[in-house]
Amino acid sequence: MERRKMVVALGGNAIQSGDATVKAQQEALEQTAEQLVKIIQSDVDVIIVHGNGPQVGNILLQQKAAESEETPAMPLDTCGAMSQGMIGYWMGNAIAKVLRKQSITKDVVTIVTRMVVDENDGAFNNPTKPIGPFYTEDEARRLMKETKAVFKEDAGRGWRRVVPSPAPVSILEYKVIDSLVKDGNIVIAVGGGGIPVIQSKEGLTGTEAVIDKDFAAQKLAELVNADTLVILTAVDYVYVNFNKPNQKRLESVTVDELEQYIKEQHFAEGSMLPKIEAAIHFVKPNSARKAIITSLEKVYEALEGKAGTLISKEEGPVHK
Ligand SMILES: Nc1ncnc2c1ncn2[C@@H]1O[C@H](COP(=O)(O)OP(=O)(O)O)[C@@H](O)[C@H]1O
Ligand SMILES: NC(=O)OP(=O)(O)O
Repeated sequence: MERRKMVVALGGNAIQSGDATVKAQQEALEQTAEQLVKIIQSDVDVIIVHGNGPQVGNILLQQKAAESEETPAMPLDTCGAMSQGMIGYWMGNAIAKVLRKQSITKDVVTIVTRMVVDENDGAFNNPTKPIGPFYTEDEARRLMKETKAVFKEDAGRGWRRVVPSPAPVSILEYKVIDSLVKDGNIVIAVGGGGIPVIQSKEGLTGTEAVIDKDFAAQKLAELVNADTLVILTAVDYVYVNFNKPNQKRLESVTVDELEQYIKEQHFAEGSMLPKIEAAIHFVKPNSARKAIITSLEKVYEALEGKAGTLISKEEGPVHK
């Protein structure tokens, strides 16, 4: 029988919540690994996709700060590749440590992954993806005057630099990723949404953008024919009327219901909305697929149908 296959997208709080030091990020990832290993033990193949917004923005700033003739600044796509290597290295260490502790004999491997995007994607003329640290409005406006960078307000949390975020088209390494996971390895791939590249007759060219990791995880889940897309973030459930007195959590919800909730503007743009859209795109073409949105702490319960928001094409099971 074909083993179950799951793509897990990890939200920002799995790696960094404020403190950008290597120690703090590695510690956060060790806690993340403790939770992830609970699902790795079960009889499912797991591919892990992570974000990179804070990290890739910081790497870009470091490049500019140290720029000289001898040490030229690297472009954003190359910074994206650096962030994949850095986070994959930390996460691989963290997962391997927990596996060793629990005597689980699996290997964990990180794949530097390129994502093909369309050079005519309208996103190149409308930067929306927040990266790097937060600024006050005054600082952001000053930086916008002094540099060519664009800054926007990020979901009520402060101002951040924004860069183009084109839609994922295809993943160059997906067959390798699939064969590694089929061989029993834990695979970390498509980090930070993948390194954005444009494909032409001449070959591949990196482009200055950061792809949304939830859309990238959805693309990977489709390409490797996964049955489950798990999106982990800071909340246990998706809510309607989020943060209002009449807030209501969604336990099991269909595509039609979610599309209606989108029309009623229940999901914030740039935070929950892309997760909902990724989940819908994944489950809509195939009734056997499901998507789950929940927190890292609840992921094990969610896979047992006891927590989290379960998204299916048609009516799904209710919570046990
Ligand atoms: N309707 C909603 N239901 C639940 N959370 C929501 C909703 N609308 C906005 N959010 C917010 O979206 C956040 C997830 O988005 P974000 O922080 O950008 O994701 P990530 O974990 O990938 O970094 C949640 O932690 C929550 O604060
Ligand atoms: N690439 C990406 O979506 O990163 P974040 O999840 O950190 O924003």
